[in-house]
Amino acid sequence: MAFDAEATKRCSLMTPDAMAEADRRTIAAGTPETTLIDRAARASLRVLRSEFTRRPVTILCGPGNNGADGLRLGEMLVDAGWPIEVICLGEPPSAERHRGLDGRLRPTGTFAPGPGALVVDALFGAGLSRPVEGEARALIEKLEFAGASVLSIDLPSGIDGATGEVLGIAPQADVTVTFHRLKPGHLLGEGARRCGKVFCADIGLQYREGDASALHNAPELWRHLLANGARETHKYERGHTVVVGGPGFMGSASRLSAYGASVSGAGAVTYLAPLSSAEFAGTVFDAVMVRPMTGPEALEELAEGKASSIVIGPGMGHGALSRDCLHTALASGLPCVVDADALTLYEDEPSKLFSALHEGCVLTPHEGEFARLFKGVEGDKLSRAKAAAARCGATVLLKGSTTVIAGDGLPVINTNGSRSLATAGSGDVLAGLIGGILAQSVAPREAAAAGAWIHAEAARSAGPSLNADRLPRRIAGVIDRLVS
Ligand SMILES: NC(=O)C1=CN([C@@H]2O[C@H](COP(=O)(O)OP(=O)(O)OC[C@H]3O[C@@H](n4cnc5c(N)ncnc54)[C@H](O)[C@@H]3O)[C@@H](O)[C@H]2O)[C@@H](O)CC1
Ligand SMILES: Nc1ncnc2c1ncn2[C@@H]1O[C@H](COP(=O)(O)OP(=O)(O)O)[C@@H](O)[C@H]1O
Ligand SMILES: [K+]
Repeated sequence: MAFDAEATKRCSLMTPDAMAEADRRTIAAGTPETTLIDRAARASLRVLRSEFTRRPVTILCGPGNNGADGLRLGEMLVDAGWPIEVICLGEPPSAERHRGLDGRLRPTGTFAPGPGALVVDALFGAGLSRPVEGEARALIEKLEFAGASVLSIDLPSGIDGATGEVLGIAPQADVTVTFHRLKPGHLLGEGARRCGKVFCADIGLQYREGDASALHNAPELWRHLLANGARETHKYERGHTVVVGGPGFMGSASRLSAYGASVSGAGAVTYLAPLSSAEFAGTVFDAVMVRPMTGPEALEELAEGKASSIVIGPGMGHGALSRDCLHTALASGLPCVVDADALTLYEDEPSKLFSALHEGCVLTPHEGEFARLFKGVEGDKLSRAKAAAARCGATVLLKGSTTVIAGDGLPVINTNGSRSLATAGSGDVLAGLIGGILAQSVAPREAAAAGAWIHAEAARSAGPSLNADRLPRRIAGVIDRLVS
């Protein structure tokens, strides 16, 4: 089962190129470019007035349509009686087209923003094509220590809308107003940090199938997939996750995964571990079933029987039994979450792991595991996750403050994470949660997206004291609210 089709349109992220194409299409269909600029400026004005009180405004305008939006906004601010000045890169605008700015144009050398001022950054947006240098760079450098507020139109100038990377230099905006759809660069890397509060305004562009390059994760995409089969009476028809545990003291990570799976909505969770940790697990688990194993046959038996997904890796260790279990898990063909030790077992010969993976697998590396497993895969986070998924033939969920999921279909960017998630064991809980959602017949990319959002949402309102022990209870609350 897939993402909701209408939500997919709403959650689409478009590259600058796709946005320029949508722009051209709309103009070709009869909307003049000046009308689009007018709408973009009006939307910027609305945001500016809602976010800032009246104060002196300096508008920095570039040579393209980002600058044209800035010029038009300037005229609107003059009409509204705001004190403004306009600084243009290169050729000044034609006096005929911008009579409203008479007497407000200043040379670039005069730019000296004060602490109480508002600077509108309309230098470059979607058309940024090379690193920012020279006069433009000097203007942005002056912003760094000025203490002025910054409203960026479309993107902070210098942020690559496709990747979130800084090309040369980019200001730190307080507010960014963009149009039609967000771009990946609003959500990734430095882009996510520099945009400040982001507003997206409708300016009457048509959405077309194929416009999107990625999706911004949100419950409306996958909420309908949760609690599937809730009307079934039998626990195993609601999905049965097997969490493979590690030996002795290493068992705690896999127990956290089992807790994550047990609040996922799956009907049953079995914790399968070597005797040394199964015995202890039996004394702490109630709802989770515990089975000891001496060899991979125990996993094989469950996989051929009632299991509908497997979580393997957290606290598993790198011993011979771990290798055997990993092979058994992957050979079963069941949906599998491959995390932690299962990712690093084959770091010296990753092709061995990749050839055993199948399209029902979800790999959940953090940056360190990713670098070891996908050597030579470089670039922005979105490109890396996509390249890794293509290389290994499975879904890859690359963790971090922004999490990117790439697999079958458009990649998904998850942004509701907070620092309180950066606590030992929270990734183990996530692996279990995704395993539990996979067990409910949700496709891998969809299960990973749902798991990442729910996991982050559970921590969102938490303070720094949140630990992984308390995360499952919060996850349960989030899921119950989503499906009620
Ligand atoms: N749907 C849309 O795409 C719409 C776009 N609009 C605005 O139009 C913008 C895109 O306009 P453009 O395509 O004209 O592009 P931009 O205005 O973002 O920039 C392109 C111009 O900047 C120059 N340039 C690029 N990188 C530079 C650098 N590093 N140093 C110096 N000069 C550089 C280019 O040579 C070109 O002249 C959007 O960001 C948005 O603000 C709105 O007006 C209306 C609708
Ligand atoms: N600064 C952060 N902001 C938001 N989420 C974060 C941040 N740091 C880590 N996370 C999330 O916390 C989890 C940590 O997982 P992981 O690194 O595997 O930790 P562990 O191995 O201790 O469980 C991941 O889901 C990751 O996306
Ligand atoms: K800009």
